[in-house]
Amino acid sequence: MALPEPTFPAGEAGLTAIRKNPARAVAAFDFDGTLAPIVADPEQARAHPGVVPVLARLAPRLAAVAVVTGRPAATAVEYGGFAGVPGLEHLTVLGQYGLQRWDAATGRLTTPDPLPGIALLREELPGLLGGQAGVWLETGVFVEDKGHALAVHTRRTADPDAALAALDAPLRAAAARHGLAVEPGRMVLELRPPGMDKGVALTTFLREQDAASVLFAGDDLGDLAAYDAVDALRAAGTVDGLLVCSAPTTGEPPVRALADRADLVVPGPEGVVALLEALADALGC
Ligand SMILES: O=P(O)(O)OC[C@H]1O[C@H](O[C@H]2O[C@H](CO)[C@@H](O)[C@H](O)[C@H]2O)[C@H](O)[C@@H](O)[C@@H]1O
Repeated sequence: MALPEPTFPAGEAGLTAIRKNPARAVAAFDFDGTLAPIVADPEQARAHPGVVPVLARLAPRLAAVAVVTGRPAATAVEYGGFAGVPGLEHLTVLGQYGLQRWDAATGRLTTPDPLPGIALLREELPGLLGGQAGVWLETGVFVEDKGHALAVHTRRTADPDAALAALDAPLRAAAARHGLAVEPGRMVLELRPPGMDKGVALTTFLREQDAASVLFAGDDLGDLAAYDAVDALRAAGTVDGLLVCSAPTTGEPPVRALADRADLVVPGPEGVVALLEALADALGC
């Protein structure tokens, strides 16, 4: 595949900058829906088989490759198959929306202590979900305990959007009681620590790498903060950027707030891999 033309001039400038000076470019990716196909059970998600080979091709030519994810960093490393891969020595995973960090170079994971509000919510949640007409857990609502955050999934219910809408108010009230932020996503509402997001995480990482350009790819609402960060850096003239939207291939519509702003929209993780292969070809990797 040839490299596609970005929709917007800023994205064109971003792609040109990446191609001209890859040594100062960072490629950053969301995990679920972008590198890993969406599946019904979050524990079964795995990176698309083309991800590790193409990242290992690209990474040695770039300043850095980062995965910026809502997942715990260790989970993304495991499900991505990112550890011990030749070529991926400088991959960094910024997990839990940037609260955690794992560096392939050292294998070290840094993580803060979980907020006390998470432990309180953990105790309260079964009663709260059981209290919702007494049937939520039986209808397929699933709680993913991420240690620093609790995610309530509705993908496996008969009507995921209706289930999410019904749970919205009680979960937001619980988040407010425990000093937590609410992170909405694809058929999930996550309650997590406030004060960190993918935009802060990405901006900090780009500064650390002294990046002149960035490719950021995402698929969900949690990625909007990273889109905003890239837009702000482009507007300030400090970093050129290419925004990529990974559109669902599951039949659900793309997140419009991302797709409408993206310089490139590609079909799911398979499309992300094809784009990266085209970029690797163009860079002669
Ligand atoms: O920032 P991300 O890497 O995209 O993580 C965001 C959330 O993704 C996961 O949920 C999503 O993927 C699941 C597996 O494909 C899917 O079943 C679910 O409907 C999606 O919302 C993950 O389970 C969450 O912990 C992440 O916060």
